[in-house]
Parts: sequence; structure tokens; C-alpha cells
Amino acid sequence: MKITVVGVGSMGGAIIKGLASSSADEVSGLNPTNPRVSRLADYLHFKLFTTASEVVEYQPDVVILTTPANITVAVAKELDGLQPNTIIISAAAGVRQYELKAVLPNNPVVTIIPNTPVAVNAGTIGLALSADVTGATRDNIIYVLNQLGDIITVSEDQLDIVGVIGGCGPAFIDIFMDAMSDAAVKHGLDRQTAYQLIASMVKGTGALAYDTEKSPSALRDEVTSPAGTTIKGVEVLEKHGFRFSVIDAVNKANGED
Ligand SMILES: NC(=O)C1=CN([C@@H]2O[C@H](COP(=O)(O)OP(=O)(O)OC[C@H]3O[C@@H](n4cnc5c(N)ncnc54)[C@H](O)[C@@H]3O)[C@@H](O)[C@H]2O)C=CC1
Ligand SMILES: O=C(O)[C@@H]1CCC=N1
Repeated sequence: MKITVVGVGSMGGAIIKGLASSSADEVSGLNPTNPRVSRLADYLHFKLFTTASEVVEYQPDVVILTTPANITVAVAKELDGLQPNTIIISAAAGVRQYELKAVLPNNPVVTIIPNTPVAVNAGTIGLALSADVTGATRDNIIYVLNQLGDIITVSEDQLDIVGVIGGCGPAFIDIFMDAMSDAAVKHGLDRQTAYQLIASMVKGTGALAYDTEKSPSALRDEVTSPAGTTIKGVEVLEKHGFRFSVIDAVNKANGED
């Protein structure tokens, strides 16, 4: 399948890295001339376009839009001329399917919110299908996204909150990991060992929750031994409003004033 990623920045680059590990597809990118993107294209061996008209001429089977959200509809408009069965997958946060349909009326359009772990095929991808996306078109979308990670299918009006949790979430976890590493260094670990330790701990914590499907509170209870060390740390997190900080970060990222 010919897949073109439009906008090879953080997210577009992560998607290309994830797709590059599969040899079954022909992956390409579109980005205005940029040495960073040219280096990535050389390194990962993908075809790089610099204008929308080259992409139209190339006639990809799937276009993934990862341009800045505020220009994504205008960028989609430049792709007018794609064959009608080219699937449009937009990852632009907050851009609605009807806005893209208005400029590409003949193409199947779905919206997603992926996250940066797609680069290592361990992404979480919120997917909002649309009524006209069925059969082989739907199967092809699932085929492409399945290469990148777990698909969580939701209605379009749920995609914003799914995007905040799944899409912004890695940044929140990264801040937590960075703070943990400062604490580890304070107590004598070297930085590199701290990073490995913490990344492994977070990976395992996620895997345990995912595989067992136990609630986070049940899993936390398993760690907090009576009169043990963990509960002392939990008390401090509660004292400093850790939970409220997390909830309010999600509120604000989701557009609350
Ligand atoms: N970074 C993330 O974790 C996530 C980002 N997204 C969405 O992905 C999109 C991109 O976000 P980032 O990658 O973070 O931004 P970014 O700024 O890193 O990447 C945007 C890329 O688009 C390119 N670009 C600008 N104008 C273009 C045009 N006319 N044609 C083609 N390419 C063009 C830029 O040169 C840049 O390489 C946004 O819509 C965002 O909502 C969605 C989920 C997660
Ligand atoms: O920060 C952003 O706007 C994008 C959308 C989700 C994650 N990153």
C-alpha cells in the first residue's frame, strides 16, 4: 500500500518510523524543504515530496495528515485531485471530519489521535470512523493503524478527551519520569541508570495493568504493604494534591478555562 504522511514533524516522523519497520508498504512523506526532514528521509529511506501537487500525482492509497492543526484543512484542500478511493486519516487535534469533507468531498475521511510511542509500534491511537467508511476501506485503515499500536475506536465527539489522555498523556508521564530521575540522582544513582530503571518500571506498570485489566487502585494496593515504604510516599503525593494536578491538567488540555 502507498502511504503518504503529510507533515513530517514530531508526530508525522513518529508515524513514519513506526511504518518503516514494515516492508509491505511504500511509505512517503510531504514536508516543505527542511534539512531535518531530508536527513530523516535519507536515514529511513522514504520518498520525500515537497509540494502537494507531487503527492496528487503520486496517487497514494492512504494519506495521513500530521500538519499543524490550524493549517490542516488548507493543506487538505491542496490535495484536491487525489483519486476518490484515497483514504484520508487526519491526526490533527480538534479538526473535525466535516471540515475535511468540505474540501475533499470524494474521499473517505477518518480522524485519529495517535501518540508518540507509535514510533516504536507501541502507540495508542484513538480512532473515530465515519458512516461512509465500511468494508475494505475500513479494513485498510485498521491494517495501517494496527502496525502502529493499539486502536481505541470511539465516536468523533469522544476523540478530544481520548486525545488528551492518549496523545498528551506521554508528556505528563515524561514529566513524572523526569522528576523521578532527579530524585534517584539525589539518592546516588547515575542519570543513565536512573533513566533505564524508570523507563522499565513504567513499561512494566503499564503492561501489568494492560494484561491483568485490574483497576489502578487495586494494583496500587498490591504495592502498598502495611506500615511499608510505599504508603509513606503515597501520603506525600496526596498531601501535595498529585491527583488534583493530574485531573486539572487533563481539564485544561481538554479546553476547560
Ligand atoms: N506531537 C504529538 O504527540 C501529537 C500531535 N498530533 C497532531 O499532529 C499534528 C502535528 O503536530 P506535531 O508533529 O507535534 O507538530 P510539528 O510542528 O512537529 O510538525 C508539523 C510538521 O508539518 C510541517 N508542515 C507545515 N506546513 C506544511 C504543509 N503545508 N505541508 C506539509 N507539511 C507542512 C512542518 O514543517 C512540520 O514538520 C498536529 O495537528 C497535532 O494536533 C496529534 C497527536 C499527538
Ligand atoms: O499538544 C498537542 O496539541 C498535540 C495533540 C495531542 C498531543 N500533542
